[in-house]
Amino acid sequence: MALRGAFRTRCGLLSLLSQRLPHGNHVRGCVSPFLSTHRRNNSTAPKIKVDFDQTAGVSIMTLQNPPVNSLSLDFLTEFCSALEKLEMDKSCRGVILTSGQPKVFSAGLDIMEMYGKSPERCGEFWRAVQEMWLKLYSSNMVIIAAINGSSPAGGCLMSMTCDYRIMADNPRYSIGLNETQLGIVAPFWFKETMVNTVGHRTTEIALQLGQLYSPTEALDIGLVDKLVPEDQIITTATQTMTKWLAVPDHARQITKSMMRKPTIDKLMSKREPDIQNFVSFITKDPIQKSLGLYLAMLKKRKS
Ligand SMILES: CC/C=C\C/C=C\C/C=C\CCC/C=C/C(=O)SCCNC(=O)CCNC(=O)[C@H](O)C(C)(C)COP(=O)(O)OP(=O)(O)OC[C@H]1O[C@@H](n2cnc3c(N)ncnc32)[C@H](O)[C@@H]1OP(=O)(O)O
Repeated sequence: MALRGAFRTRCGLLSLLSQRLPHGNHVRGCVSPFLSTHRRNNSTAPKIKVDFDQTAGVSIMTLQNPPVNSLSLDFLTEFCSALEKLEMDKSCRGVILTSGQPKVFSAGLDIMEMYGKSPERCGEFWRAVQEMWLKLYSSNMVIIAAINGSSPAGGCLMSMTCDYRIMADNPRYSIGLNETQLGIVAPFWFKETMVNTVGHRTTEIALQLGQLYSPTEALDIGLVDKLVPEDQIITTATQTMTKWLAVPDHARQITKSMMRKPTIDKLMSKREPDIQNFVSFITKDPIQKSLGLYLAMLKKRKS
């Protein structure tokens, strides 16, 4: 992917931005002409498909928000509601998360939700992002990510909330928290989720560079746990799930909670300030311009 190359160059978008962006205050709506025609998925079709195997006690949640499973407010709302239903159904003990879109697990947060939107709408969106993270990270169920495509930023965050990550072994795919490459900053709970996954030093490097890793690199640093050929990803996830479900639920759940509770409690106690911080950051002029340029780059590389 051409974009991956761009992400990895030192003289990339960010240095370009730092040269060009004026300092400014809040923005209300700076939608550039090219974005007004930007194709959006406004379909009312379900964005999540849930296939529940009652005998195994396992659901497969397939993300189907074309074209790239971006995490829009609508998507997040539907996702949280579907996950909550499974959480409350005691017969469901495990969930496999995968994508129904070719080549992409999830493109991360929907950039259009952060671009040219009112502070109120940005706040609503961020609350939904927090909710998704809280529900996934604190789930009592075993959650396995079957990462069958690229998974940047919010897509990587979603994957990291899972208990185990299996990725398709395709060098064209990438995964990582690339926020700084967009001129934005991964908040503390994104950072802590990554620290809890790959350790402090690796996170420090990864976050500052906005590094996207190939599947092999991701396996090397422990960002994913296993690589398999793409056509074996669901069978491998199912076999892995059987192993995890062989452990008594209560013991595994208490252990999971012990590992994750400090990070969860930290966000729970700071939810409102975290929303205010996000809104004030994302609506600033230079940040909006940065997002606009990034969107233009995404669009341009297609032509
Ligand atoms: C003091 C401050 C302290 C703390 C900070 C405070 C607060 C925090 C502030 C901010 C935090 C924000 C955290 C953000 C997290 C995110 O997740 S941001 C999203 C990052 N995502 C990306 O960078 C991915 C971009 N996309 C891609 O790289 C590629 O699209 C892909 C590899 C996923 C897939 O490639 P292709 O299959 O080739 O598909 P296309 O590139 O052609 O895309 C198709 C279509 O979709 C549009 N699109 C792609 N990604 C997104 C997206 N994330 N959101 C919205 N739209 C997206 C793309 O533009 C194409 O559109 P069209 O041209 O077809 O209209």
